[in-house]
Amino acid sequence: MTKEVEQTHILIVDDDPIILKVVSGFLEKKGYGLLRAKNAEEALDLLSEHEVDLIILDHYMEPGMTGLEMLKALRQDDDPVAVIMLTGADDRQVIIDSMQAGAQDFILKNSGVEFLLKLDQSVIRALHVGDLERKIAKSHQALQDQAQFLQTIIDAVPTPIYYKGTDQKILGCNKAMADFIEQPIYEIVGQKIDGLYPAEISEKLQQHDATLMDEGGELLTELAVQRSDGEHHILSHKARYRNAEGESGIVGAVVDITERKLYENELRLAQTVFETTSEAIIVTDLQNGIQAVNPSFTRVTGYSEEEVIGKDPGFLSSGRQDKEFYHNMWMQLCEKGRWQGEIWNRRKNGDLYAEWLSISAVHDETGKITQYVAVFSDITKRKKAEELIRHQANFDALTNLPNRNLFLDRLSRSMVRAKRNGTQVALMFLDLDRFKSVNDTLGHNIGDALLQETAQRLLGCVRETDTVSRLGGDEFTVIIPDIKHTYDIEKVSMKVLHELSQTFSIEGHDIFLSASVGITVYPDDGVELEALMRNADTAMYQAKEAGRNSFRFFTPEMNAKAHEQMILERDLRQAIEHKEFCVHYQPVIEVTTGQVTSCEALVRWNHPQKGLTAPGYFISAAEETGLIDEIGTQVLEEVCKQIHQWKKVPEMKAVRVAVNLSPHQLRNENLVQDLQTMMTKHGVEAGQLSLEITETLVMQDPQGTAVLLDEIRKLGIKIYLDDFGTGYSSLNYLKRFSFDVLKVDRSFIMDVHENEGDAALVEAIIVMAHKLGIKVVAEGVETIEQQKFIIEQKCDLIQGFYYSKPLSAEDMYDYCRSTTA
Ligand SMILES: Nc1nc2c(ncn2[C@@H]2O[C@H](COP(=O)(O)O[C@H]3[C@@H](O)[C@H](n4cnc5c(=O)[nH]c(N)nc54)O[C@@H]3COP(=O)(O)O)[C@@H](O)[C@H]2O)c(=O)[nH]1
Repeated sequence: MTKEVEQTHILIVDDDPIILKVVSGFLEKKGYGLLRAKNAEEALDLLSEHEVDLIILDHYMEPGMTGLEMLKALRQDDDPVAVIMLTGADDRQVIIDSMQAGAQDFILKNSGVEFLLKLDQSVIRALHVGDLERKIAKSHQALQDQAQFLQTIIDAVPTPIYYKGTDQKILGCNKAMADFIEQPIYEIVGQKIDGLYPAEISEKLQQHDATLMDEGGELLTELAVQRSDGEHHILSHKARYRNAEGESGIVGAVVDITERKLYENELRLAQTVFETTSEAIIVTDLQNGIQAVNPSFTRVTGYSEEEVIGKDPGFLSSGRQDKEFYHNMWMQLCEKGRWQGEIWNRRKNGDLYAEWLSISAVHDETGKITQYVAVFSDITKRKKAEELIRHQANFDALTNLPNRNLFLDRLSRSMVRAKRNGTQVALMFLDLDRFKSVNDTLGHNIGDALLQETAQRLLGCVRETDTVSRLGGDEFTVIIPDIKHTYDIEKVSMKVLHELSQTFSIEGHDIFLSASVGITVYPDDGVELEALMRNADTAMYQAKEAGRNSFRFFTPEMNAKAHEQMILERDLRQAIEHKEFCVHYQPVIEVTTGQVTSCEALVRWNHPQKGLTAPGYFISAAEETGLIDEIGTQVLEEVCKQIHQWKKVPEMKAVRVAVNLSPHQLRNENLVQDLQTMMTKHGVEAGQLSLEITETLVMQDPQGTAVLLDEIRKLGIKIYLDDFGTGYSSLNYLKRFSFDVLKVDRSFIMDVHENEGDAALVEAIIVMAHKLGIKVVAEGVETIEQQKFIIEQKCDLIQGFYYSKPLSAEDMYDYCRSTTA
């Protein structure tokens, strides 16, 4: 027996004690170490304590586990021990079952001595086979362990990895590959990987593999594959390998570049936007050094990228924003990571431009700020357009003064401030006296220039904190905030009046103006804006009535006067309805004969409470309300009736009657027709009726008036030019309109004795009129001196209190009778 055999241990398991004894004895003699068990349970206990090389196992044992069951249990536990199965009979099925369960040999135990000989050979064979299998199992185990180790390594790699054999079937892959392919490893193994792709990709891959197998090396391919969560972009890395037997295979790795692709796309998109956007972009580092600018930046600022890289964007600053502005900007950027607003910067060429700027902080994954991105657009044009619109909405186009809108805004703001500070605000309403005459007579261009000059003079009279506005026409306002003493307002008013009374020299014309100023004070006169406006307006009219070129403060009495105006209008309407108007006549004396050759018809109102009222009380209200048309018609009707009456009286039949025509009446389209109807109705003949119109009225529409006057003249009506000298009529017009009579205004006659200028003027007017073939009436002659002067000047006609005040029709008759007698 060899040493090796002595070391061999055999476990005999049989419930038959005789077999157990015989077999043990036989084998002991052979030098084997023996263990004995009479059933499977005993045997398993022994096995858990001893190393055994061979088990001789009775197939059939009772009670408990059979030998076959014990063998299966051993093999299930991967125990590679050699087993000889003893069977009681030549049962083929038992032999097959035993061999399939992992027995190395079997032997029939009922064959006597032959059994022992066979047992000897069977033991030797089984031990040999068992040993061999153990070695194989061992090396197989080692290989398995190695494979397991390698699998663990490649499973730890996050990149999908696989390897294929010569037949291109997958031999193995890692977990990442299984996850990527979305199949378990055992299903992937044995497949051709190309089967996982659509046909066209698969074909390409097969070609790649074939090339790789032939030529070796590595291959890198970019592919798009479809997965349950959508399309993925991959980079397929492949390389050829050779195993120990020299067979070729392919090892491959798949890199999922979907995110990288997306990122690249986003980057490309961002780059395109950066390059092509119309908005300028600046990227700065944390030290505010410029890292990048886009082409729009260059377009807006004029600076190239090379010129600005590394610089602080502050070099663009225009200086319009102060330190505090930038401090607040950075504070907000630090707190909120974002700032946006409007800012003025300077281009390379020095021009200022407005930009709408948005600055955002760029953070890394940890939230730390890494850069700043500033995006801005040039809004200069928009700003200028907005500014223009705002200017047009708030400023008067002619004078560039604040208009009504801005005036109202400034006034209400001043009132709020005054309320807060306990101060006062003065509001001045200013109207240019006789501006309309200038405008009408010298033309709108001169009128416009006059308003512009007025605006400048007004601005020169006030402080910067005061607001001069133009509400329209010749209406100006001045807001004087923070008033302490009434005297301050007086000073400004006097200054304004003084400035505006200075000669305006415009396009060769010396123009003399004056103004009427109404003043109201917040909060004394009113706390509502509308009330203040009303008050100032009322005060201004008060000033006008007081003789112009003056100022008046608003008082409650002025308010009462405004109320009176309302009542007046109401009463005038009633007066028209009740025919309360009558006509008085003022004689006009012919100088050469001393006879009454004509008279002026002057309306009077038989007021139910006030009695006989002169036109000064109501005529301007009638003009403003348009009621003058109706009153004028009643006067004309009355005058025509009177002419008809006087035609029958010898002393009166040669007396012409002149009627005042208001601007309103002159605009009546039916005027000529109405006059003709009235004349025909009352039998008024040519030469018996005259119309008096004022210079201002003529100059409003010289062209139209000339045509109209010609029409009227064709009816046999003479035209008088009233109030001559008070307006701005050009001498040229005098000739062109061929007035029949010119009436020199009372204001010139009044002072002919004290004022040489007036005397010279009256003299000149008379000479000039005569040269043009126009007769002259001197109005308002009250004294003998005036009468004498007028007669000396060879004036044709005289009208005035010196001869007679306006008289009723009866008194006029008496007057005429007495003078002709
Ligand atoms: N559209 C119409 N206007 C009319 C009509 N009637 C009058 N009027 C206008 O009213 C103005 C004032 O008229 P009245 O108060 O009647 O004054 C006239 C004369 O009384 C006054 N006058 C005449 N002589 C003297 C004088 O020596 N001294 C003095 N202090 N006043 C005098 O002058 C007025 C007439 O002036 P005029 O018209 O310029 O000739 C009046 O001026 C009209 O504008 C009417 O029916 N329609």
